[in-house]
Amino acid sequence: MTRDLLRVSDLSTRYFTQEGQVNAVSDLDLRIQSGEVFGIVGESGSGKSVTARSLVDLINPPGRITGGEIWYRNDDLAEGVREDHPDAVDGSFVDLRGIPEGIRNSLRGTSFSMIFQDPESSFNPSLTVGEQLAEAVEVQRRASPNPRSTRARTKSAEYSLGSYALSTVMSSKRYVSPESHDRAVELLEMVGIPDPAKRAEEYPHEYSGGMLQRAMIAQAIAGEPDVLIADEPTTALDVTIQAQVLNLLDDIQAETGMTILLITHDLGVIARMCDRVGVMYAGELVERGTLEDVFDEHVHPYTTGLLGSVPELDSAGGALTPIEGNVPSLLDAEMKNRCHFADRCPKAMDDCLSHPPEYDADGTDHHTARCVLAMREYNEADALPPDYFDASGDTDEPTQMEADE
Ligand SMILES: Nc1ncnc2c1ncn2[C@@H]1O[C@H](COP(=O)(O)OP(=O)(O)OP(=O)(O)O)[C@@H](O)[C@H]1O
Ligand code: NI
Repeated sequence: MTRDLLRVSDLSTRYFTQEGQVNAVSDLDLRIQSGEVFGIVGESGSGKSVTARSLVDLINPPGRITGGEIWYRNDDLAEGVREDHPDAVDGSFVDLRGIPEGIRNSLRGTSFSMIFQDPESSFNPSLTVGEQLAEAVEVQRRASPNPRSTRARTKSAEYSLGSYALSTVMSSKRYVSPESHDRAVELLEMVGIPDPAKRAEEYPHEYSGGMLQRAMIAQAIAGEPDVLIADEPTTALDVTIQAQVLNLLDDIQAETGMTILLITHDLGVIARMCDRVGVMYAGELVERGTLEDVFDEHVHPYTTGLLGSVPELDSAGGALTPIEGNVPSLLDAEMKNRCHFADRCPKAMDDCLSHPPEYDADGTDHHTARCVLAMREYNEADALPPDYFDASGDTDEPTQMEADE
């Protein structure tokens, strides 16, 4: 029996830049079940990281979440905020966008934790790894099940994870209990750092890249979060270490039952790690479902294109080779109200000139696709002429001729 842990609906995040409004994430619906590994895959610039950061409220100006709901199941939290924020509570679910920022922040480390591609960003260079892990442990220890008292611990929660507090200047010396220190060493051992007691006394720069990646995972799980969000956790690592780190995440997941949202551009990693997957394109999830739905029953020609570009799915290193054409810019002024993939799609039809909703697709009842092919067969008679998007000027990038002038 699995239950939803996160229910995201209509989530939109925009960046308001000098060049104009960037629609980084648009009307995103997502359900993540307790204890599963959910993967998000897509080309660079498709909105994967912005999605992840939106979930944990880490969007900085000029960006802003402009709409949607993020419902998170947590009985204690629901109990604690029900009275003051009745509209943000539905049974055991709490809409994270409907509660005060202070309470939301206090969930970091204990409810949500995030690991990034670049582990340096998660550590303060002037504190030992052990101290920083112990601090992350203490945040969890201090965490009260009653969010009414979270105001007091918000500040320490901000310190807890360097990953969230890059710019925060850490106070010089904080009290760390011997228990937390012991737990820090245990965590280092758990993530496979040899001689953990000694390594705990070392500074981040004394760790190799792969070791620091492990230490960052230790830091992220120190607070025993419900959801671990891993944004390209292995991209920067060489293949052997990549496999080790994925194994580690797998083991931790099996041991703790933690829910993982795994972001990657590597379909091999998805195939190896995930229960369900969402394929992202131009700020939208264009197809989602179980691995079987997406790998064997895929509907969206973009998914087909991604899969076609991977020689062997069972092995790691199935990096995407680009599909012909370019990812759209996501600038609002340049986005047309059509299927955003139509200009690259080998099956674009007249129908694709209006923007598709998420349709239910064949397969499990989790399977959806933002593509008319979920509803109808491809018919060549309805195909758009091959030069349609060039001819109509409906392109997202300058043509070669314009660029030459
Ligand atoms: N700070 C920012 N300011 C302006 N635009 C941004 C900012 N951060 C992200 N974006 C835009 O949001 C869109 C989605 O970016 P995002 O980082 O989520 O892509 P991604 O799928 O994670 O790509 P990658 O695989 O390269 O990490 C891009 O068009 C990007 O330019
Ligand atoms: Ni990214």
